[in-house]
Amino acid sequence: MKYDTIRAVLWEDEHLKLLDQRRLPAEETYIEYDEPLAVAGAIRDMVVRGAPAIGVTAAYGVVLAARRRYAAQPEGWREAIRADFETLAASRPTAVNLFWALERMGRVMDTVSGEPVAPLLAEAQRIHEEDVAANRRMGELGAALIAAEGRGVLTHCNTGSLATGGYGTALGVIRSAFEQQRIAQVYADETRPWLQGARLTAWELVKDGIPVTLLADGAGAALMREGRVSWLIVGSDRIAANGDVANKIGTYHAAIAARYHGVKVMVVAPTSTVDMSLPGGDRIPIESRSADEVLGCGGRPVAAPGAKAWNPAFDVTPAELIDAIVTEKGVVEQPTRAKMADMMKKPVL
Ligand SMILES: CSC[C@@H](O)[C@@H](O)C(=O)COP(=O)(O)O
Repeated sequence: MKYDTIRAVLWEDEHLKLLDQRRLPAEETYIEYDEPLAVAGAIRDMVVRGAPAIGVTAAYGVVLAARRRYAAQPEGWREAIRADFETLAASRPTAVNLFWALERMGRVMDTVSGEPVAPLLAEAQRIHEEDVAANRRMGELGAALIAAEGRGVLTHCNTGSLATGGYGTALGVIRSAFEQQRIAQVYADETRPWLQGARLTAWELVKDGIPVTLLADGAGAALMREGRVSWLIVGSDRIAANGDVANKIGTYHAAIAARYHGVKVMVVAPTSTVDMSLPGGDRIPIESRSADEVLGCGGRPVAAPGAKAWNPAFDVTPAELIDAIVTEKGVVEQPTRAKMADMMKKPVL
């Protein structure tokens, strides 16, 4: 299918395979996993990253856990597997898709009697397929919001096939809108410190033949001032009940610049990213990562020895700065608590 050639997470030959995103774009290497501790390590160390991809990976991690635990203890596997759920849940704190996927797998586990691997694998594959379908739907809904004037859009981090089951959230909208000739040019923030934009988004777009121009994260406001972009389009790791959005560090900063310059802000995320249990964004746990990521670049130290660094991986953009949240259930314009609750009650379109 057009623009859908990359798969970061694969279940093949009874194994989980993850495309090692730390090595892209220089190397395309898949690592094979057969036990949950290593899967949790892969999420923590960002072999795989991006909220929906983390959820899909954790679901396959549960399949691997069940296979090992059931083979070792056909009677006591349910007790034993709890430790694996805890290890997977402790891998990264912000993307709620991880906890959502573990809960879904837990519900299937509660209903199985006998051999658990087949039903758990079926559920993990459903989670994976549903994510791709949600992305396709969001692609259509989000693209329809973009006027057919062929201007540029700005995106932050990587929200494409690499960050999801396939196709992408914000990058899915960009793919669909490009196909409909609504977008002529994609500007991508390089996304320090991990360079998801420079390494991953640019790699995906170049592969698809979609024109991409990288900019330093601090250049976004100047780009907007020149009138080069009509929308800032981003994904999310967790959306609170009032529409506040946690996403890659730098999103908040870009959204403030967008409001000042009359550039609209679109957040694209499946409902598996919405956490209705949190009233507002101030309750979203924000992952703090190693100072070394900021003190260096590409694994090489660059900062003055002795300097410290602050490295929150995500920030929260308040709902009032967001023009539209696009999910597979529909579009919420100028999000409020009531509009979010209504959208969540809808069936998938
Ligand atoms: C579809 S991806 C949405 C978000 O997960 C993405 O924008 C992001 O912030 C990813 O952060 P990462 O630290 O690379 O996992």
